[in-house]
Amino acid sequence: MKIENAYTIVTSPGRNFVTLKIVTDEGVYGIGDATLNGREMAVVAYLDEHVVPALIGRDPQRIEDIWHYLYRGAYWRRGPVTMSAIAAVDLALWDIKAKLAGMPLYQLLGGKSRERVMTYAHCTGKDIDTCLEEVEAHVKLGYRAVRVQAGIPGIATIYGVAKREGERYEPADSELPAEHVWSTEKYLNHVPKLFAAVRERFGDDLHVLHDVHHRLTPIEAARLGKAVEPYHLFWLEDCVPAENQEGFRLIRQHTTTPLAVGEVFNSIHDYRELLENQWIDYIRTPLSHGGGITHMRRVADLAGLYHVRTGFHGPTDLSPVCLGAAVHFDTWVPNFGIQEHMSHTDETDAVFPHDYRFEEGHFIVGETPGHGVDIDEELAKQYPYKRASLPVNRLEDGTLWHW
Ligand SMILES: O=C(O)C(=O)C[C@H](O)[C@H](O)CO
Ligand SMILES: [Mg+2]
Repeated sequence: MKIENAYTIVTSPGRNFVTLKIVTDEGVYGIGDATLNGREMAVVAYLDEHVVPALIGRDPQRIEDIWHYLYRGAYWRRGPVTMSAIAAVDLALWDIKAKLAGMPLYQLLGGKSRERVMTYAHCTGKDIDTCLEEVEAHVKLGYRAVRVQAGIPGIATIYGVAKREGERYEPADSELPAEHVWSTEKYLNHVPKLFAAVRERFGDDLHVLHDVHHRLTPIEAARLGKAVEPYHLFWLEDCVPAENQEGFRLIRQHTTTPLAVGEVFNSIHDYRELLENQWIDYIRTPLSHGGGITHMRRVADLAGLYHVRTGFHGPTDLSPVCLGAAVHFDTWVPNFGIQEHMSHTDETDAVFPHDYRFEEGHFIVGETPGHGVDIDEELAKQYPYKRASLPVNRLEDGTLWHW
């Protein structure tokens, strides 16, 4: 069997998605998600110019060999563009292999470790009260876990909060980067009040998560972790930029609040110090940015040695292809923790028909051979690419800060 054709499909049904389709000479095809929010066309160029020509004629069943061919063979290793491109190939090849076997992907990985996959939703609001209303609405939808982000008095726009009531939160919301202003002190003074209010209204059972989006220093993160301990968060996410892994030693020494890291990581090497020192509790890299299933199962296995569980990234900027593959992975992986879920628009769901389904705060994996997600190429053509950028963040004095 040979790879006969491969091509990228860019579509924007509400937001941009990049999909790689790999077609074999026996007519079986697979698809992979190659979306890298705000840098979509860099991955398209990488795939079209450097990867696709080298795939034609190869045996699609040799997933491991193709992975190393693309990783070692490029000479230029790692990085989000390279690892997203490799991931797209890897996801498409696993899709093909599972279709050939006539099995849903989770069966090839080793079968079910659980019946359903717990997921968390995003709850945001301009202030604590509107945020609590959002939490209430999500609890009614059946969610057992929610990520809570509220506006901060004195800060005009804040990460994770929709611009207008009732709207979805979408970070890549302008053609060129919007500029946000940030105050660590205002944030640190306000956030514990939010979680006190959540616990007071919803009690102890609801899982509650929070994303700091890389905005603190280690000592500030330690202060926040301690301050929210009485509200026993499921996790505190990306509390500092994680290039300096040693910074987590300090945070860990000060707080028992569980820590999640890694949505911007793309390699097992990004995690090594964090895992070996047991400084974190959850790994976040999605399959589509971390070299696909072939690489992320190695990361998950390494994490498992240190009691660290998975909590894969799942915002709208990962396509249903990534989410569908993740639901298979989550159904199988022994050290599963939780799966992020931001609902896609109806337009997106129509472009990407899928068989995973949501039930009482969980995803249920489908039984279709492959990863269970397809793309309607004709419909995709109706939504042309629109440049969209993530914002930048500045301190009140104008200093460019972490976003
Ligand atoms: O979902 C999350 O936890 C995020 O932090 C979302 C990111 O801001 C988003 O994916 C950036 O593209
Ligand atoms: Mg995040």
